[in-house]
Amino acid sequence: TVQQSICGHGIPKTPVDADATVCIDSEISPPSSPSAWAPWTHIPHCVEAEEEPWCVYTNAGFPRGHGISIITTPDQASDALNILTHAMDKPFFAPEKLYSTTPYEIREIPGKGKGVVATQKIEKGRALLVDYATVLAAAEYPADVMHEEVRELMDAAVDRLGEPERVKTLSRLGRDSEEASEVEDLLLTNSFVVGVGGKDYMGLFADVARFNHDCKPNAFIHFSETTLAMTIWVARDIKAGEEITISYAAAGMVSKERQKTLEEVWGFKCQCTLCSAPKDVLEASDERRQKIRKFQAKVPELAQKGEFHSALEAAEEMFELIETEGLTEQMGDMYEIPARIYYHVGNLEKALEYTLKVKHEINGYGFPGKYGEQKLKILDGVLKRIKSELEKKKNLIFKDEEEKNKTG
Ligand SMILES: C[S@@+](CC[C@H](N)C(=O)[O-])C[C@H]1O[C@@H](n2cnc3c(N)ncnc32)[C@H](O)[C@@H]1O
Repeated sequence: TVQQSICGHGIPKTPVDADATVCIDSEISPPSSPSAWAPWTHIPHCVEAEEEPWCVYTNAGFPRGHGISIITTPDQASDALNILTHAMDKPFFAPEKLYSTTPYEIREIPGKGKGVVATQKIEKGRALLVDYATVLAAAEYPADVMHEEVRELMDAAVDRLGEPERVKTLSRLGRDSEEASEVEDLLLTNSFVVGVGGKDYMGLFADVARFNHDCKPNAFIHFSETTLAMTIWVARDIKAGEEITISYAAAGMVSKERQKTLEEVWGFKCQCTLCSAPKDVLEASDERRQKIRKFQAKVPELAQKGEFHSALEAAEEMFELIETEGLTEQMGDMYEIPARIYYHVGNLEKALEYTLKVKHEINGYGFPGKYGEQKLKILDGVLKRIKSELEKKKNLIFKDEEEKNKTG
């Protein structure tokens, strides 16, 4: 076990070697005292900033020899360190629903570079892959850290990995070299924003990075802060030969917003089926997504005003639209509101149906993490209560009918 304390430029102190860490200036830890560095395998490479330095922390071997580098401040590194230590205790978590052999391959996709294509029928609800972060770079860096210094850290972050080629062979948009270095271009082309310890990071997941974007994707990503892993889940059945896609943009955006995000943040013009569809198809989809957005605000508003029946009508209509747009799996968190209202108005059957959907949504991710586990416990309590109330209700109805039969 590694203590959480940090010294010097973020080198963790360990119980074995508590004082021997601050001033070691060799690039790589001497094999005789690896515990002094654990879990980092290299001395953190830092640039000075006004408040605190900005460093790259690397474990070249975790997991499965790939390596992970984190670019952040020593304070933030200590949060990441906790998570990493925890993740290293459980070196590979595989959700039960994970395919044991890869059911897809990487192929050239016209207009999109490489992409991922199913080699067999893939079922909805299964997990396709679990991919640990390879590089995590804090999204905001201090104002006095120069752009060139950030590039220097990014280069070190990739070079120090156990398998730097895994990253270096990923696609690049080829931004002007004056504006972005090769590694920066790689990170910008392939990273997703993820939250770790309340901060936003650009996360590079080398296997996930091969999946192209689609505005109506057939799979979706879920990042776990407890394992630093990204899982790809299957949102609907996929046929052999079909491309497997995820969404890079938030669910529910209309076409113009999606295209703007994809061009400005990701730097490409979307060529997905929906974006290339005839105008009327795109307009109909936009109209549905606009309505979904309105309902997302309206349902809780109506519930707050005590207009429960209107709130439920709106919620049912919203879920129908979500289903038509193929966004059900991405918007599962919306089930909680109708679950609560149905319970409140005494419709226990519907309350049970929606509470089970909330549970399925959390459980679906296979490994819910600390908050997910707490939430699951609470949900199990709620489900027990609803089921026992339903039982009582059924018994009452049964007794009522018996009475009626007797008197009749
Ligand atoms: C994370 S990578 C995806 C894999 C990449 N196609 C490859 O060859 O490795 C993101 C890049 O893929 C391309 N891409 C992804 N989705 C696309 C789409 N819907 N339309 C056009 N290009 C897309 C863009 O060039 C984008 O910068």
